[in-house]
Amino acid sequence: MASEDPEKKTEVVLLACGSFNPITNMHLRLFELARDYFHETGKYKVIKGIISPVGDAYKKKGLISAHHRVTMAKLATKNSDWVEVDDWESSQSEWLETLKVLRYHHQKLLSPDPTNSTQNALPLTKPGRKRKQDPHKHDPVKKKNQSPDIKSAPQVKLLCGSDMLESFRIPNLWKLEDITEIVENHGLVCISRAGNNVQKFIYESDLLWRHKNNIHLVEEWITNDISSTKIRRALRRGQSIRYLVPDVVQAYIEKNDLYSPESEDRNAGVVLAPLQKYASDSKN
Ligand SMILES: Nc1ncnc2c1ncn2[C@@H]1O[C@H](COP(=O)(O)OP(=O)(O)OP(=O)(O)O)[C@@H](O)[C@H]1O
Ligand SMILES: NC(=O)c1ccc[n+]([C@@H]2O[C@H](COP(=O)(O)O)[C@@H](O)[C@H]2O)c1
Ligand SMILES: [Zn+2]
Repeated sequence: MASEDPEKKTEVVLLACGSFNPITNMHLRLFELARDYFHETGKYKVIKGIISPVGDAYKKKGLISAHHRVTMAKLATKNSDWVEVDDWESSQSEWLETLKVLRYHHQKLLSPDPTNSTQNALPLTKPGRKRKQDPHKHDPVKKKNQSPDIKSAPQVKLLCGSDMLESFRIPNLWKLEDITEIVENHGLVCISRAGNNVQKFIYESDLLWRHKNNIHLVEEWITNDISSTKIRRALRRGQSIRYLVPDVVQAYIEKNDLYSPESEDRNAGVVLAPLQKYASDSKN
């Protein structure tokens, strides 16, 4: 079978979920670091990167409108020939679990059908493979002229920083079955970030340890702890953010006067959507 030939490369799509409030140079670097890592293994071919800004219903403090966050991400990636922005997640009226976003993008790769929705974003049975019960639609991934050294179905892997991985242990933030499906069926690529000790975190979790082959840890040697929080803070203080975000993003922020003490107060006192959802679930 083709997929067992070790000479053939597995195609990978990298999906980064987050607030991107605003997008920074470090968010863009995550993709470059992850792609280099996969290509250096000789086993994978990264075919695409997707940035999926979270919707407004996430209710994170200081989260400005998805419209602006998506626009900035699009401006930031306009010179990239492989990273793109997808606004499907942010255009949903309710907050969506990251697993559903992964499923959606995986299914979209298999059948780019505009009616594709969260309802049919069903789980996979094996990593990167189509569910057995899927209707046998035309599979656009297997292009006629596809290189013979490529394995068939691409995998959609979640690209994140180590703080996101460590957030798995925050009570009522992630469902165990979601984490399981993410690491079992999709896979994670985690870029080191100051202050996090991901290896220890994986060691201490039986679930993550079991799936450690599907959790790719990438060490960022040229450390740069840019964060959106620090960008917003600098803006509130009238300080320069030049060279921390793309020039086009800086210009857009200035033109639209996006970040202020008032914008930082958005959703103040509101419970984050996943916490709201799972805390009420656990009461039922
Ligand atoms: N400097 C960084 N190093 C590694 N990962 C990062 C870095 N900045 C952001 N990320 C990752 O990018 C993804 C999106 O993050 P997010 O939009 O929360 O950005 P952020 O800079 O962490 O913003 P905030 O400060 O508002 O939390 C997350 O997986 C996060 O871990
Ligand atoms: N249970 C879940 O699926 C879950 C929980 C918390 C955050 N998330 C996602 O992780 C990302 C976190 O972004 P921030 O670090 O900006 O809060 C967002 O895309 C959010 O939707 C997912
Ligand atoms: Zn963050």
